[in-house]
Amino acid sequence: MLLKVALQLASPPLKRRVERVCRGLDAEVQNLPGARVDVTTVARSCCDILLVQSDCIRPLAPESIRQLQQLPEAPWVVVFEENPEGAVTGKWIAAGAEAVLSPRLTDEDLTEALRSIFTRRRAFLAAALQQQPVPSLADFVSVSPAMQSFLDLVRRVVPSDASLLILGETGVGKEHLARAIHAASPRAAGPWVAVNCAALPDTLLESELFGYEEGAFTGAVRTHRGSFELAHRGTLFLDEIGDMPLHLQVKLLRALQERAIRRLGSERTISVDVRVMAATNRDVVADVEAGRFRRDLFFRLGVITLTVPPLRERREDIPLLIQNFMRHLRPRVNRPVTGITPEAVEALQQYDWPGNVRELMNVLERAMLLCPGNEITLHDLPYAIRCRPSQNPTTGTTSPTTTAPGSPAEWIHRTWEEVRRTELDRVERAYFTTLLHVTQGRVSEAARRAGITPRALFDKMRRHGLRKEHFRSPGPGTPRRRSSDSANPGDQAPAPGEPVRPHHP
Ligand SMILES: Nc1ncnc2c1ncn2[C@@H]1O[C@H](COP(=O)(O)OP(=O)(O)OP(=O)(O)O)[C@@H](O)[C@H]1O
Repeated sequence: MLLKVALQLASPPLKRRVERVCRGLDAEVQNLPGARVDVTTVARSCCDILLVQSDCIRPLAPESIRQLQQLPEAPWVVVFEENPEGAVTGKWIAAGAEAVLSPRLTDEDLTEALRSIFTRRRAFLAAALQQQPVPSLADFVSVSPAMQSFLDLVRRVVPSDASLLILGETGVGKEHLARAIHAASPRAAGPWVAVNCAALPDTLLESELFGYEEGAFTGAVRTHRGSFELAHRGTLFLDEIGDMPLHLQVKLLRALQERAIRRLGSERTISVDVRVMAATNRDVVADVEAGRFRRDLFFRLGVITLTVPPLRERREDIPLLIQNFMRHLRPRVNRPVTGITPEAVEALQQYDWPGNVRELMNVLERAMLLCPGNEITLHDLPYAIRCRPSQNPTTGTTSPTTTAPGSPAEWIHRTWEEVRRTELDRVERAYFTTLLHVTQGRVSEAARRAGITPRALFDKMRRHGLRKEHFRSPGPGTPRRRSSDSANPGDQAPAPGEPVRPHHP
């Protein structure tokens, strides 16, 4: 397994030595610019291990290491410390560093130390991969007619090589479905590469998709293969395709038609054999009509369009999904929760699930963790589900509750944990809505002001259903809101706007 190692070493001789040893140990090395650890730069490097000289990380070491550990790759930090005597080493280890090494180690000792760290990291990554169950079509358990006919169509497209456009509300399982189709398809032995078109700034998205040659632009210090190349003989999943800027849509269409790409800064054409699956929760037909999405690309991508039904349109599947999810969640939760009362199932069936399957899984995981016995009861469900206006499933009519969810008057009906979570959510949403509003949707600027990484901000935006384009227009600029956008329908932000994610697995 190729390890990505980032170096932030101030001393040139040490840098050269470490670089040589790392390459000898089959690691890809990236030298990070700047004299100090900058979480954004480390986040962009997507490294597995950061090798850093102590001078580059002081004085905020514990905080910096904690921030790094929150990155999706959760890179390990190895510190080169001039005087690694007991107390100093202890301080770094307590701050979360994986190891502390002396820069004066001989080449032989340095190689042995790094070999041991790299071996452990590889074992860690392999174990993490094994723990992640590969999504399967069997996960889509269903008795509802809507889902049955949908799954019939899905089974027919599995063996084909046709592009797929997967539509549906947030959290219905579009990416899960795409991965399950890839896993069942003749390309299963090939790579699965996922790119989130909304989570990267335009320029980065282009280089992420098509790669670049050394020197193509400032900072392109080495040739980089793009996602199309990485997905050769496999599947490329383009999530949030509706957010792709128009000029990249043109390039994507060309790549799909010619089955070939050109890296940025290169005239050479590289043939790629890739099945493309794209997904979006936007109304892409409306986007085509409005000129925000190219019609030709829509037809090219949507050779087959799959629209995953929202959970509220297949309530009869909920009991089956509950059983399935509880079985999957049990090892993770590590609690002997084996059942759920009929009243709790009924409440879960009546709820509207704006966050769809993702929200159902979160509610179940939380209930499994918090329930005192071995059975989930109505009491273990969030207030919004337990005490929502009771709805007649046949007429859809509701009877109102006496206290508004989220008001102090109804706090007394909820546990401290519930109030804390929903109120924090509310404040977080209002805060980021306001920041995006004042920065007119400029994510890097908003992230800078918030003191977090752009990736962390994208995670928050996704969680709260905020989209950068809703904040782009100046003037009145109140972003539009979609009813399906919030995972917590009772938690509405009192903010100027209340609307509605990259990774390689
Ligand atoms: N049928 C299923 N069985 C098990 N887990 C599922 C299923 N459907 C979705 N999930 C899980 O629910 C979560 C949300 O699914 P996914 O990310 O595929 O949704 P999505 O529609 O792509 O969401 P978004 O539009 O917000 O990107 C993931 O953790 C996924 O693994």
